[in-house]
Amino acid sequence: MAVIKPENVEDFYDIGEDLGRGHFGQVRQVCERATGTVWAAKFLKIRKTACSRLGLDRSSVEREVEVLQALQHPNIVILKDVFESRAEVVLILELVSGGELFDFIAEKENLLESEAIEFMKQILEGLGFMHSKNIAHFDLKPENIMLSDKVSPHPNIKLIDFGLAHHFHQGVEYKSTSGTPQYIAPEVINSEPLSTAADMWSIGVITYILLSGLSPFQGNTDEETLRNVIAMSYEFDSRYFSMTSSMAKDFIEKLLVKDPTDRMTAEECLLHPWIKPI
Ligand SMILES: Cc1ccc2c(c1)c1c3c(c(C)cc1n2CCCN)C(=O)NC3=O
Repeated sequence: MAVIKPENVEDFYDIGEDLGRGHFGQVRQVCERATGTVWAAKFLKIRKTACSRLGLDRSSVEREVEVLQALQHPNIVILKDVFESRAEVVLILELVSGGELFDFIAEKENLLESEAIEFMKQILEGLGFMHSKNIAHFDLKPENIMLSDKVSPHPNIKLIDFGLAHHFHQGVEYKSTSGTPQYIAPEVINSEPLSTAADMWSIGVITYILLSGLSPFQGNTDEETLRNVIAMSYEFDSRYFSMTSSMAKDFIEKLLVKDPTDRMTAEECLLHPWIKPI
């Protein structure tokens, strides 16, 4: 059960600059008064009544807290504390100050496959750990893959924003149609029972973008994008993939598979020849 302190976050932290928005909440930098340590604070508005349209159900916040409390891994953001006062829950999270992975890549001329592999390895290590605990992220996308710092030649990847994450329990089906159209798996769109394999589809999309700068299924509207996902209509356009290895394309093809049970798992990805050459 999530441990939520019935205290005011401002009694312990100085609230700093706005860092942007995570899933369903504003994120700000905060400074812990007792230690001077800087953290990220995610502010979640809680629904006042069951029929209120504004804010989140408390149960969905408790789910995010429970998931984060179960996950201690170098490639997953740490949850330090949780406060609740009035109609707001505040998650105190590890500050991942290197910004989003894709901003880091956008600043470079181009990304070598060897650099892409290093990033994918860390993403897969974090995801493999989550999946080993029967937890799926369900919102994997470039905005939720961040770097611990910008200056290191080999920055550390951190997965963030577990607002849509789910902890599977034996024999209990789970369906959801939430997510971001460019990255969601066909079974999400078709409202079929979900599994950790839905994250692996997103990894296939993210790898495709990492290597080409293109989004494989993106259309002019969300509806068009969703139709492209269902139709599995993507290709390796030679104008963008002429320098990409066949191993990299094989890695992507083994993830963008319609049947979730036929997709590579995170563990299988880490053993794929593109990631772990023989
Ligand atoms: C330096 C920086 C800038 C923006 C940040 C964050 C950190 C950040 C963080 C987190 C979340 C959920 C959202 C965050 N955002 C919002 C945008 C995330 N794609 C978080 O959990 N730790 C962060 O540092």
